[in-house]
Amino acid sequence: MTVTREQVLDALSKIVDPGLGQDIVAAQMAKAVSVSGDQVSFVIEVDPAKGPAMEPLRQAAVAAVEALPGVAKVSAVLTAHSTTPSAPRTAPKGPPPDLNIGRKKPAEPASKKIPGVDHVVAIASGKGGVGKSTVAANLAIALTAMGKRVGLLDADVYGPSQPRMLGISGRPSSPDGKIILPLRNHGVTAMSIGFMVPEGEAVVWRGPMLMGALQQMLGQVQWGRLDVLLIDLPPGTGDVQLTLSQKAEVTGAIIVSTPQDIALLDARKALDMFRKTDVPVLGIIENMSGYICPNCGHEAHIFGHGGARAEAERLGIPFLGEIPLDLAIREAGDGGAPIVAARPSSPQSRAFIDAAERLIDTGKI
Ligand SMILES: Nc1ncnc2c1ncn2[C@@H]1O[C@H](COP(=O)(O)OP(=O)(O)OP(=O)(O)O)[C@@H](O)[C@H]1O
Repeated sequence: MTVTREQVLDALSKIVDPGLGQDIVAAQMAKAVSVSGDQVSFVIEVDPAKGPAMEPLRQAAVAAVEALPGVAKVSAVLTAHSTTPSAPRTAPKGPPPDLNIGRKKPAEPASKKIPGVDHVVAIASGKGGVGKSTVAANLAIALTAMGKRVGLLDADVYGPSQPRMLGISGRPSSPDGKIILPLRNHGVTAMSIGFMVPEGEAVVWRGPMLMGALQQMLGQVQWGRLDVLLIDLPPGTGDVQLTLSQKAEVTGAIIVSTPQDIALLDARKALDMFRKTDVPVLGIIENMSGYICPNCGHEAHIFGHGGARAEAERLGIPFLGEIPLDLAIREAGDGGAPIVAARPSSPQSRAFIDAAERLIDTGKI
């Protein structure tokens, strides 16, 4: 016997928030209810001020749904619905986002265009740890410095690193419980799944929840007017990449790879996936391209060199540039002020700025 969404909602309507004296369905706290076979997922939007005190409510909701016939697995998370964003660590640079457009309803399901956003560019990699988030953050800041209005959506649901890289903590607010107001630092308007879950807490996402979270971030975040929205994707070629190409109008993708053959092999898979989903590849960036010794200035090609450029040439895709493996890049990114924000005139920043300029030169954004 298969459980229906209505049965799940019915079970959830028996769970009463003692603070409100209302059940969580009537109070519109139970959201994104999704049934996939014998698996059920949903989120419970709570006042973050109440924080962990709401955990028993979540457990009661899970138990109520688990008790339904035909349900094997239930996943439920608590999300915040209303807080004040924390103050950015540095003053925003670049033109502020125009937040007026969010008065409109979120995009109609038929439209894949994100309201107010001219171009969506996915930053992808075939394998993890190649520096995709570092490239995304620095490219975003470099584009901002060139006068573009830039947003960055951290869709790396398995390991969101943009809150740390952009130096943003705190939670986005949602004045009406529907739209989500993104946060902002270094001139970049940002949203991350990492803002929604406590730092350091592992989140086990099941398929439907993952899709729900991405769709929520695409449809409910009030980006304002943006020239370009960069999307920091999880590594690989999984569900998130597919959902993105199905749910949003994507201008193109940038593939980040290190020079090793193995990374390039995975990068090829990513390229292939974008091709199959009709998302144009705007270019390839080679990260950790060479290591310049801070003491003697000698350049060593620890992971090899030039592989991504050769691959780009072979496939007729723009090569956007090489980013060196450099301690300052790591320290800046991991410290909350990416190198292009922290030391904009350094040679390391130049590499990112050159890549941003080449991206603009493609004429696609
Ligand atoms: N060019 C670079 N020089 C030095 N360190 C770098 C460079 N690029 C990235 N790093 C460091 O490598 C680590 C991984 O980078 P990052 O998080 O950007 O990779 P990722 O591909 O997004 O990883 P994940 O697959 O986990 O999402 C970070 O500590 C980052 O600071």
